[in-house]
Amino acid sequence: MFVPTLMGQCTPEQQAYWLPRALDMQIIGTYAQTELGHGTFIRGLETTATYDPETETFVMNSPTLTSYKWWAGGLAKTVNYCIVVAQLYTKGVCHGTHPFIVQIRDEETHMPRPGVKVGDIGPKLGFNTADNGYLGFDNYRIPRDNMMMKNAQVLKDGTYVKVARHGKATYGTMVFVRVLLVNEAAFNLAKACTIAVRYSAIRRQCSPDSEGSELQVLDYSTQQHKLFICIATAHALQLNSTWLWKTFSDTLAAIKQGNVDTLPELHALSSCLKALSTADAASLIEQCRHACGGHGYMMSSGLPYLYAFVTATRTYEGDYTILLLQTARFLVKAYEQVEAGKPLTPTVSYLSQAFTGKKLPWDSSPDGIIRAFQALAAGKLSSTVKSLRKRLESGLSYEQAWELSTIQLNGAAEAHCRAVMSQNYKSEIERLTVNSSPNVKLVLQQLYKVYLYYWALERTGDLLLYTSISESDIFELQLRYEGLLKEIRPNAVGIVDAFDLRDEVLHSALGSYDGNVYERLMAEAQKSPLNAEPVNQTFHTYLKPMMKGKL
Ligand SMILES: CCCCCCCC/C=C\CCCCC/C=C/C(=O)SCCNC(=O)CCNC(=O)[C@H](O)C(C)(C)COP(=O)(O)OP(=O)(O)OC[C@H]1O[C@@H](n2cnc3c(N)ncnc32)[C@H](O)[C@@H]1OP(=O)(O)O
Ligand SMILES: Cc1cc2nc3c(=O)[nH]c(=O)nc-3n(C[C@H](O)[C@H](O)[C@H](O)COP(=O)(O)OP(=O)(O)OC[C@H]3O[C@@H](n4cnc5c(N)ncnc54)[C@H](O)[C@@H]3O)c2cc1C
Repeated sequence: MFVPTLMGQCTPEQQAYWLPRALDMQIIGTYAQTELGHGTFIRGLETTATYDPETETFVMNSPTLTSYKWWAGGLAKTVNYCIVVAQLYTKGVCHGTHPFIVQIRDEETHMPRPGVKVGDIGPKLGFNTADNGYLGFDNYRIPRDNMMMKNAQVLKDGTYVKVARHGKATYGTMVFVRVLLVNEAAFNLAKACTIAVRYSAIRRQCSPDSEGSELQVLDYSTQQHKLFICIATAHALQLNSTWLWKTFSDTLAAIKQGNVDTLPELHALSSCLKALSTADAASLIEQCRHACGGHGYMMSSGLPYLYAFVTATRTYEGDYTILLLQTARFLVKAYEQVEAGKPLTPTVSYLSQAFTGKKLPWDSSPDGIIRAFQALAAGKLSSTVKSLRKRLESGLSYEQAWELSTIQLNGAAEAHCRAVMSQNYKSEIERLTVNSSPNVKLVLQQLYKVYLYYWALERTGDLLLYTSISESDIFELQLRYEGLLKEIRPNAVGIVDAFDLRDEVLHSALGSYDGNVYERLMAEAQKSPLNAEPVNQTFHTYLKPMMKGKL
């Protein structure tokens, strides 16, 4: 995040100085925003940067324990520079949070600079090869030029000048990384399903008729139900990530021309897609682990590491709930635009047809299911706005009414995001397979149908509320879904092989291309230090005395 922030928040002159040093790794940096006391609520950060016009420096301070920076990757022992997000004070006025480039260690000795307190935050669920750190300042001075001045400036005499056209321009790096994280979610989920599908083709367990040989576990319907949604989701996330990257690039190009009109939609999209993709990837990676039984619990399967790594993405760069609530703000505004008969931006344009007050007639074709997801999002949004207004009428303030409605708001944002993802998934497959062979087309269509049927069946309660779906429609959809799993089964290993992930990348005894699962598990077991000696020291120290009654 250090380099993207230098790119996004520095003036051209600052970039000319800092970027070559960072890109050549003459300096190593990190992004320290979160504090011990605040992560989500950026406006509540407590680190201060107070401008002193006498010396033309900013004085950095950590006034409380909770103001200590906490979490930045590489901060503890690796980096010597740091982007610090702090409350800017000049001429006695606080202008809110701004980013500063701060040298925290000597470039030669790597010793922390006087006035800098830095250390490691300790072991975590995962990510233990990263030295996430804490950081505090005691009247530590940095030159005025180290304020990142693309979006706001402090002149030599201490005058504050706002440059950016959008109030949240300093949040740009977060939006950028949220966009990247959708791709990261797709990549890691693809790894997990490659491991689990390959292993399920090797693993044999139980024999349905007592005479026959044991079945590959991949032949069981329940195993297919666990795993094929993982493959389909990896595809959905990958295609949505490419689509989101294009939306991001277009918005960036417009901002460079001085047009910030599309930023709110990009923020709403990147927020909900980051939230849903990381949450789906984490829970489906865990599902892949379950699908591998006990061996999935081994570190050598690669799955625990993947899960620990990916589950953090649900939290960092904006927690799941918080980001969905950001999307919900955008949706409520879109709802008000529909009421006022105003035009809507592309990804919410479906709302203009959705508030008919009637249930959408059920249609089980892929396009019909996508329209149903849209009706569901619109219906949830409409109910949420009703609740919000009822609470306002009862005399509550907007903030109180909003807070009480946040469970519903999150539900509406999740439904909207699922509708956007489903729509993009199908249309991108259609666009990309125009010149593909009929067989490739067929397999890719089977997968997006799995995605649509799976989520329709997961949301039958909502569909009953907002569409005309009947009990028999649900029954029919269930049978179609189960049939589809059987159609995909013969190609399942080929489909995950097509992710083209090398063994070195998978790093898994269960998922290697050669399928030598048992040999690899045994070879990994031999690496346990407990196997280095026939009798472990602890036998003599503890077990034997206990067994002889001498403890
Ligand atoms: C280069 C990295 C590559 C990554 C690739 C993956 C490789 C992975 C491997 C390892 C990497 C590990 C890296 C880990 C790095 C982790 C880093 C971090 O976590 S950094 C810290 C991140 N912190 C957050 O994300 C904090 C979340 N909180 C917020 O974003 C905000 O506080 C908020 C919740 C959005 C609220 O902000 P605020 O209170 O200021 O605003 P509001 O009053 O609520 O809203 C006012 C209006 O502003 C709009 N808004 C808010 N944010 C934005 C934005 N970013 N852009 C545009 N508009 C924004 C908001 O919607 C409101 O609009 P209106 O409704 O009023 O119109
Ligand atoms: C592995 C990892 C790496 C990280 N790397 C960095 C880094 O490099 N740099 C950096 O600056 N930070 C980093 N972070 C910090 C990360 O950005 C924060 O953890 C994240 O933004 C969430 O903030 P928090 O931990 O303070 O949670 P909190 O904000 O305290 O949230 C706690 C809970 O309260 C809920 N909550 C909070 N506010 C509200 C609200 N208004 N309405 C409803 N619910 C609410 C949240 O949904 C959550 O469930 C990293 C974190 C991790 C786990």
